[in-house]
Amino acid sequence: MSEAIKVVNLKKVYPDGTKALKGINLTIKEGEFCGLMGPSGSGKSSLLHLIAGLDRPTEGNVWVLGREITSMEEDDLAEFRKKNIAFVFQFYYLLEDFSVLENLVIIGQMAGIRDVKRKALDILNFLRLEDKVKHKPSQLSGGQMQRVAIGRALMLEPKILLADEPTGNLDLEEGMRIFELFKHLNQEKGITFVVATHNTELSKFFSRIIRLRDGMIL
Ligand SMILES: Nc1ncnc2c1ncn2[C@@H]1O[C@H](COP(=O)(O)OP(=O)(O)OP(=O)(O)O)[C@@H](O)[C@H]1O
Repeated sequence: MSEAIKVVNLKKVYPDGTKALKGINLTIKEGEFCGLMGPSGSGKSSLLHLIAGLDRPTEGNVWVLGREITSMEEDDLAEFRKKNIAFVFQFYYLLEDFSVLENLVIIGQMAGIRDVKRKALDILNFLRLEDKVKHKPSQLSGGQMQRVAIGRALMLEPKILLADEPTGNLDLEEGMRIFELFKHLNQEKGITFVVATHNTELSKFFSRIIRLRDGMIL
């Protein structure tokens, strides 16, 4: 299996002097289902943001699917991210004035993909949201909103899906459903996952757990 993500000597010091990451070395192979665990403030979000190219490191390098992303120009990075990396957050960031279906369609239209409505409906069927396509986000449960957010992420057929506390606002049962969905996507579509969570009850899903403490891997 080839490398999906490689991180070498990654350091992040925020402008206020906080040393969030103190030299991380890490390799994740394609198709892995990795958990990123550690106490609050250990650097999970910082690491995920750097792997996603949403932030720049102070030092060190990140390769995603063989491309070094920390030296990429902003436009190239945005294009690369769009093609390869999806990010799911704790908060769902849905477009409140649009229906569930439109939330997915708009993502596809912005990326210029063809047959966008068909594709959005296929994904919503897959997520078992077929009876919610006309609903607005405010009419959904937390778990359903997170599934819509995941649906938006899937519109661009990512090879890597990074998720930062995706079940942080859900109860355990809903959280389990999200993790079952991730596992299914991992196995059926071969998407590589890195998921930060505090929830030890969900850790059984992971094929590998990366533990962070105080900006370092244990
Ligand atoms: N923008 C920022 N400016 C300054 N310090 C920051 C910033 N973002 C994060 N930090 C600090 O960096 C450290 C790591 O934070 P990070 O959010 O990566 O940890 P985390 O493990 O994801 O925590 P949590 O589980 O609470 O989300 C913490 O000390 C945090 O306060």
